[in-house]
Amino acid sequence: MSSYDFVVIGSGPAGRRAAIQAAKLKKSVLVIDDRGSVGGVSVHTGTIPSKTLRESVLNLTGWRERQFYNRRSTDKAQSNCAALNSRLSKTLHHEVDVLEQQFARNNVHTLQGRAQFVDRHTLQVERHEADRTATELVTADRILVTVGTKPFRPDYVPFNDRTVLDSDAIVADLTIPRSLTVIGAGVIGIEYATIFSALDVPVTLIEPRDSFLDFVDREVISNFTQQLLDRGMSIRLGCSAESIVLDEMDCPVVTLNDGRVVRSEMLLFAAGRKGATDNIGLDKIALEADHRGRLTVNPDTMQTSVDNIYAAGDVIGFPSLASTSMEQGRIAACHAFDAPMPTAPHHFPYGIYAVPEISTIGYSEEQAREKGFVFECGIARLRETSRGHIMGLQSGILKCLFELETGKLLGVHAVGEGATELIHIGQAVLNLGGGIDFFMENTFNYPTLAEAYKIAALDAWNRMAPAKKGEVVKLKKPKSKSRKKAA
Ligand SMILES: Cc1cc2nc3c(=O)[nH]c(=O)nc-3n(C[C@H](O)[C@H](O)[C@H](O)COP(=O)(O)OP(=O)(O)OC[C@H]3O[C@@H](n4cnc5c(N)ncnc54)[C@H](O)[C@@H]3O)c2cc1C
Ligand SMILES: NC(=O)c1ccc[n+]([C@@H]2O[C@H](COP(=O)([O-])OP(=O)(O)OC[C@H]3O[C@@H](n4cnc5c(N)ncnc54)[C@H](O)[C@@H]3O)[C@@H](O)[C@H]2O)c1
Repeated sequence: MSSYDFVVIGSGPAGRRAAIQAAKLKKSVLVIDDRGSVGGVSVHTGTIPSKTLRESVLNLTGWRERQFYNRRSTDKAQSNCAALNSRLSKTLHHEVDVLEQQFARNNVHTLQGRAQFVDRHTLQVERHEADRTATELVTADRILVTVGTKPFRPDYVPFNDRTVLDSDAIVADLTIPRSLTVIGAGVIGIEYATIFSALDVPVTLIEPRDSFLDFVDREVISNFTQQLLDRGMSIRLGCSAESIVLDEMDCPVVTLNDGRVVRSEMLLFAAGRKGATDNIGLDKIALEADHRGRLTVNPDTMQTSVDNIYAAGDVIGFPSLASTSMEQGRIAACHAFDAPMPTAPHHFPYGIYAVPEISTIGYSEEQAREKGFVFECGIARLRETSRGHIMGLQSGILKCLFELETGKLLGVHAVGEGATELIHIGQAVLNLGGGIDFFMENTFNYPTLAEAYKIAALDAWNRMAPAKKGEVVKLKKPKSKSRKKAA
């Protein structure tokens, strides 16, 4: 039986950051993962493959230059399906290599196998070796659960991982269908629907609710939706699938609750994910997951109700991002080994890598109104920036919300080229408590898309009450709090 200070179950973003943080604190660390190689959902089926696919599709189809050269995409991309798969596998191997090296440099041990609790300090790890299954026991002072999620696969969907797939299977061996139905307009559904639509694949998106991506500013979503409709995507909101069957060619046929029938060559079912806690022996440690397999933790420490057991990443639910999972992993490791961390800022960015990109931080117009802020909005259209002309941008907006009284930035919301990078300027200003004066006083590089911040700020300023002009608050430094170990 081997023994460690810290054992991490799962090598996704939360697990790996936690493991390296604990190793930096001179603790002995083991990471257990049941996949063939480290990296988790993020590297193998989630973030990295989907973003690599997006980038490859934009390159292969000349998407960014369409405005100038009017290139059509399907033929070129379809004949290059092998190129797409090869780029996916290259990126994946590179990610795994880097991660393995980081673990090795930091003396983090890894073990391939499926872990389950025996008691609050002991795990049994089941390993498949050639033709036999071996088990071994591992003990630890502290244990972090970062087992992530699995796609939700209800019985009424005839998954065959070829023509009816979930988001894990779609990247396992990518093919480009002649038509695609996507069920679920969450982040995953939206990203894949728009990536395939950028390949000129006819896409039908089906969502039971009347709206989608509700955490994003509605003006941004309406701009985004218009772009999708303009390029021919069918968006069926407020519709659910009454039945899904396979026809004689194994192609999915979806009958909607309003009687309409949607046929396509492939169907992606992307209606959420479920915490991978089913078989990890939670009963042995008196922990219980909720109906979606999620664990509850103290968000300041990542401690579960069993004080030596922590959980982080997607298994604890919202926001279920690689970016936030990494921070949660570090918080858990620091807390476990008495290395206090400053409290994370309240606002974090959300990047949706659709085509076009959407990114958002802070309050949307709807949330700001709900919270009782009195504010003004400024909007910049990317096609009105010089950089936008050079790039041939026809669409995309950046919207900033400023509190009327103080000029403080309340939120930034963007759709269009570069949105997921541009958002970080807004993030810095927002989390440092800054406001409209930053954008008014500072000179930006020209020509850049960042100039959109200046344009949006001027747009808002022009509409703010004259008495307030020039009275924009000088900023107070935010206080940093320390994350103290819970008693
Ligand atoms: C299609 C898709 C696209 C995404 N795109 C983005 C994006 O662009 N940006 C972003 O920030 N986030 C994105 N996400 C979310 C992101 O991938 C997750 O937030 C992140 O992977 C969660 O990390 P994690 O540490 O919780 O573990 P995961 O990455 O979920 O990994 C958990 C690991 O634990 C292993 N495991 C499970 N049970 C056991 C066990 N009992 N024993 C041993 N090992 C076990 C699993 O096999 C897996 O390898 C995307 C997700 C998906 C599905
Ligand atoms: N760029 C990113 O940051 C990124 C990208 C992809 C995924 N993710 C993360 O992965 C997680 C999972 O994403 P997701 O899109 O699968 O889940 P989700 O829960 O965000 O969205 C699921 C969508 O499917 C719909 N739905 C639910 N049940 C349904 C049913 N039975 N039939 C049809 N539709 C149904 C929901 O109304 C919702 O719109 C998210 O929490 C997200 O944070 C992040």
